[in-house]
Amino acid sequence: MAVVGTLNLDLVVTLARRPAVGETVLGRTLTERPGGKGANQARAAAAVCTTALVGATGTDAAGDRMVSDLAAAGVDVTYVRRASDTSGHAVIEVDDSGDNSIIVISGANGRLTADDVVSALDALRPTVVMTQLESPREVTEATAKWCHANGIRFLLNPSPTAHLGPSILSGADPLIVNQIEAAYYAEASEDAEPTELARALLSMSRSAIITRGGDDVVVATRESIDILDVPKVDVVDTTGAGDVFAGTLAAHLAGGTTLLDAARLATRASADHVAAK
Ligand SMILES: OC[C@H]1O[C@H](O)[C@H](O)[C@@H]1O
Repeated sequence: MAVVGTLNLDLVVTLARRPAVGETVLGRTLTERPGGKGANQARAAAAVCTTALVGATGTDAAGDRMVSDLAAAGVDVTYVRRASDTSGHAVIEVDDSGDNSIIVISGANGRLTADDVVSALDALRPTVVMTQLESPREVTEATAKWCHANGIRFLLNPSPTAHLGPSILSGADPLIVNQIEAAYYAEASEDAEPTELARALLSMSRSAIITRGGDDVVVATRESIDILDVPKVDVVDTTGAGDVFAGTLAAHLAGGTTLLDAARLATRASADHVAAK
């Protein structure tokens, strides 16, 4: 399978609570680690099946580090372009409840082009392709279009949220969102019933999954709407939990697992990830 997406070096601050607007607080630790939604998803997928990442990173030390980290995790990095730009970075605050706030500075991720995507996918011929919305819009459009033209399963994790037309959303199988993103795309309240949100998402895509943190996971297809329990774990850091879910899900779908069973396996992997020290 292939993931089209971003690589960021994450600068992670742990702190008791995230500051309010205009407030200064003391942090506890500062750690640097490879991240980016695309890279996180590819790393999770590579634990299950052969996975390539199509992306762009800088020619700086951060880029070197992220590419070698992915290669060590078994991700095919042939189509990670090295652009003469600063690598993407993210500043992440993780509070004592494990919740986070994230700011992304795209840097070299913005150098990925539609042509890069088309030539990589033409060469890779993946059976499943997944992308998110941290890459340039033309990249998302080219990915959706390539999948449609080649009859390849297209998974979309539309995060961070952005207005998308039917040419991108209608092919998503599934659309993978959290509760806040579900409300955005469904144009509904964040407190809306999950099944109501799922029905709204189904009206714009082929299938939809709503991950609801530690509560549950809603899996919606034309045939049924199922609600999966999430294993109870001691949460350390929720950063990248949605990426681990999406990457694991896509990899199992690529292996022929049903959507519901793939979602069960992804739920377990995501729970293990948030509890990891
Ligand atoms: O989903 C978590 C990821 O979002 C941003 O892309 C950060 O880099 C982080 O790794």
